[in-house]
Amino acid sequence: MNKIVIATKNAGKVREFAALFAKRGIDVKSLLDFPDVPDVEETGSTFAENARLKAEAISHRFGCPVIADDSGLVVDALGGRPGVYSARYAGEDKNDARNIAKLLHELEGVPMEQRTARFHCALAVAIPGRPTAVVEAACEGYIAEAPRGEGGFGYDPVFYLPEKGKTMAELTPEEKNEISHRAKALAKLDEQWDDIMGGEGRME
Ligand SMILES: O=P(O)(O)OP(=O)(O)OP(=O)(O)OC[C@H]1O[C@@H](n2cnc3c(O)ncnc32)[C@H](O)[C@@H]1O
Ligand SMILES: [Mg+2]
Repeated sequence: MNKIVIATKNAGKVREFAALFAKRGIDVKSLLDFPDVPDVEETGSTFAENARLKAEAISHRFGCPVIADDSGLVVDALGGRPGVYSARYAGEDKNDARNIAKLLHELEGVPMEQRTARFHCALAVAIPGRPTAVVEAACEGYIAEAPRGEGGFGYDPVFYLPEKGKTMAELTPEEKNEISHRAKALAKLDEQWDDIMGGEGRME
């Protein structure tokens, strides 16, 4: 089976990529399989820059094609925050529950129609000796007033999808993978896959 390395230690992302790539007949390895690899510093000011930094650093280290995901939550009433700082919004330990608590606190008193937000995902594909490709996609919704649901990860319990009448965390994994920012970005990669890989996508 073909394999691809995803430059992430986020178990939620790994789970979603494993399911999304399984459909494509590709087996996923992540940095959870290589715990000694240190985190790549996310010094960029955009999702695209950070995805590129992570993909190129890990591709350089491993000498093989690597995909990286930089994603986050963009909240209009907060001027776009937490944005690229989503993982560490409430502190360096990247705690989902504390990130959600801080978000709800900052949005206290903001009426529902002004709680518009989107999940954003940038995916970078770095291949030794080739230019890095970056694609981006978003998923629109609202920040709920209280968390609901057990699925997904990160901010999913407070990300409300009006067309579903549910938060992202109330969807099944299959439903999330039909509409998420990550799934949409991966669909864009699919369209460019042959060009990006240039015949080097087949890894053993
Ligand atoms: O950098 P890597 O190792 O990939 O892992 P990370 O958790 O630090 O990932 P990011 O830097 O891309 O930060 C993304 C944060 O945005 C949030 N996020 C991204 N995608 C999400 C999703 O599908 N559902 C809920 N929250 C999400 C979540 O809190 C993540 O911690
Ligand atoms: Mg990160």
